[in-house]
Amino acid sequence: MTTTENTAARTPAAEATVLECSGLDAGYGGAVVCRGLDLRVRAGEVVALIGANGAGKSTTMLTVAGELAPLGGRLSVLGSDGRASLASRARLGLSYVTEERSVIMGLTAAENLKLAGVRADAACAIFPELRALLGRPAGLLSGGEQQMLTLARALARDPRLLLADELSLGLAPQIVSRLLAVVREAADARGVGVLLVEQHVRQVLQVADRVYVMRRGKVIVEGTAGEIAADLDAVQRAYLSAAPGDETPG
Ligand SMILES: Nc1ncnc2c1ncn2[C@@H]1O[C@H](COP(=O)(O)OP(=O)(O)OP(=O)(O)O)[C@@H](O)[C@H]1O
Repeated sequence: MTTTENTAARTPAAEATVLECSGLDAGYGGAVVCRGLDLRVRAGEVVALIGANGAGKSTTMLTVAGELAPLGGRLSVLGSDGRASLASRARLGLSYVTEERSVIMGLTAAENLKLAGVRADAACAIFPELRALLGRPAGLLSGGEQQMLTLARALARDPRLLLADELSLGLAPQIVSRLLAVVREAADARGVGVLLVEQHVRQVLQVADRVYVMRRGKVIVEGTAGEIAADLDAVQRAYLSAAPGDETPG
């Protein structure tokens, strides 16, 4: 684990970089919230972004996704520069999933997949649990089932880069593990590069290769998941359990 920017990744250097930013500033309406971010995700790598509430994780994800324009520095997503829109990044192979249940509740699971141009078989190959639920309105699925549908829909499109922002917010630990295991499998079997924001730190450390810890809009610690896990109590005390109001970016 290191507080500098030179942590060696576990993945071979030869693997393609699907996301890279250096000195990236991000924020809203010209006001910088995240400053000088250096991040990298390679194909087949699962990278976790963790930090206390308000540390800047979602702002970072929105910027990488193309929903917020970068305010400075350099950003490359699947070879496109930081000005490309979410739609054009999606065409290059970006999938972005969030904690919001993005399914249409009045349509069945099958109809939700069809609307997205995803074959039900492809989605069920990722989550076999969905097979029995295809005819059910998405609004009648549990929260965990809705997120399985969301994740299956995203992964069935064969993305090269998956951004997942608190996919498992509010879900039971067993479902969190199931969702994270599928994310890991997508990285291993299909070479998807993954950047994950996750509050379930212990669980995410079991599937991640590397971790960036954010505080007050900056990456202040980075390391392999093993390094962070070995020092987790200290990391949690120092960076993940800030007192309310302590996370105002500075
Ligand atoms: N639309 C916005 N306009 C202005 N400031 C915002 C906006 N959204 C978030 N912020 C501010 O940016 C900072 C970082 O917020 P962000 O949501 O990125 O943090 P986070 O680490 O994702 O937190 P959480 O874990 O609570 O979701 C916070 O101070 C927040 O108040």
